[in-house]
Amino acid sequence: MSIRSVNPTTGDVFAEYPYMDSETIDQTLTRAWETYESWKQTDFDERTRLMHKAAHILRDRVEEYARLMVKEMGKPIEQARGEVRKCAWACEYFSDNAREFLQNEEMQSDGSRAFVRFDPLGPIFAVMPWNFPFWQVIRFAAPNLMAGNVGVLKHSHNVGGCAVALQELFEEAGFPEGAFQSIFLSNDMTDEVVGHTAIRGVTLTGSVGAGRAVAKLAGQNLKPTVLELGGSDPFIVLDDCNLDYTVEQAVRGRLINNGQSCIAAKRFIVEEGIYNDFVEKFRDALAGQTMGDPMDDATDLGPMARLDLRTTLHKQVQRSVDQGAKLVLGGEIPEREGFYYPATLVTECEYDMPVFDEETFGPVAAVTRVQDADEAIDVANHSHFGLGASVWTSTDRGVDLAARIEAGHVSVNGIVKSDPRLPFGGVKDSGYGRELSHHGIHEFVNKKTVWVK
Ligand SMILES: O=CCCC(=O)O
Repeated sequence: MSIRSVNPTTGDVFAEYPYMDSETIDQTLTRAWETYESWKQTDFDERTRLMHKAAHILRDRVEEYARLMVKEMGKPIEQARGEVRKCAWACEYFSDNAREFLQNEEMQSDGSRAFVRFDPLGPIFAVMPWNFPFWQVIRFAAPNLMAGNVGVLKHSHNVGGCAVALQELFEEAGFPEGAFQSIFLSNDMTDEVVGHTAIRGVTLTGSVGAGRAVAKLAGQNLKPTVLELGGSDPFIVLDDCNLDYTVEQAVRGRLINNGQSCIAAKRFIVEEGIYNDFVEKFRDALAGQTMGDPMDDATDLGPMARLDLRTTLHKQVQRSVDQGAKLVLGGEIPEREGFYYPATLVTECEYDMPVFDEETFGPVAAVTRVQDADEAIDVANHSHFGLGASVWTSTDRGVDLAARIEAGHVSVNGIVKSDPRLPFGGVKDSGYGRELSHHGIHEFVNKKTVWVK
């Protein structure tokens, strides 16, 4: 049994990685624990030095890592390069700031002194997705290694090459063997890993179903979890927005990563007065995007990462049209090799339609018409997800409306994007806990109170 890398541009299988057996997994986790015992005692100078080295390697190998990602999951090459650079930035950010984020916090009490220490917890098990195969891993690994934890990665089945490259990256940077390890295993062996005594925390980025399953296991084993699950981000367009800029950003926000981002804009909620103009311009702008080989710099939209994902997306569109949505652009599987799906626009979308209710993980924009800002907020919040949201209007009005939107992140006149300096995570079925910033580094530490008489 093994996992396979399939090039989504051609459908060709080009690499296989065998599953590890139970004994190998146990040895890997035991090594993680043993490494943790010494790694937790290293000082910040040493951790900083190694994490800077990792950043340096990333910057040096932008092209190599970018091409690997494109080959395994099909994102446009320039976006892949940007992802590698962002990883380097996150490594630098946490190496430069972890010491301050984790310094003791002095507290008032009845003792002569009381303070909180932020001690590491141990090996953290990370279950990560294929859509940002480097970034999703680095944003877990950089803060956790800086905090004194070590990492064990179960990467998604279609990005085995990235999993191997990430382990090698940390080894080459000089981190001790066992500080960051990739494991290959079937989904049912995940139970064994979560329950293993060496594992002290679990972080998962993935689907709601995977999040529930892993959180249940972790709960049974009393291990803390961070869950970053799906999203169906609203993109709220109000009459007073700057229309041309908003349309330009709507295209960017929807098509980023071939539409396969948890924080991509998915539901476009548009006020009556600007609705027709927005839809017309949005359709034209989407139609002008170039679909093609993701290795080509001129490509805006590459293939979807897997055949089954394209099938699911296409069915979501078809079922929504059957329920009364209007197909304005795209919506047909092109006759070419690879898992391509065109930029697709559906309007007149309503509650209960798949493109409104479910996460659409691909280049499909669903538009809903509303009478005013109040209705826009109701429609935006009518979702079991709550990851990101954006609102396009005057600045002050946008900031006021942000308070009423149920999401972990609201952008005013900008698309939702992650940033090492800002907390990232969701509410409702989008999960809990935060990654990035000082909030992220505090998720897997023992906030230990020390009281002195
Ligand atoms: O897919 C979700 C993560 C996207 C990001 O961090 O930019």
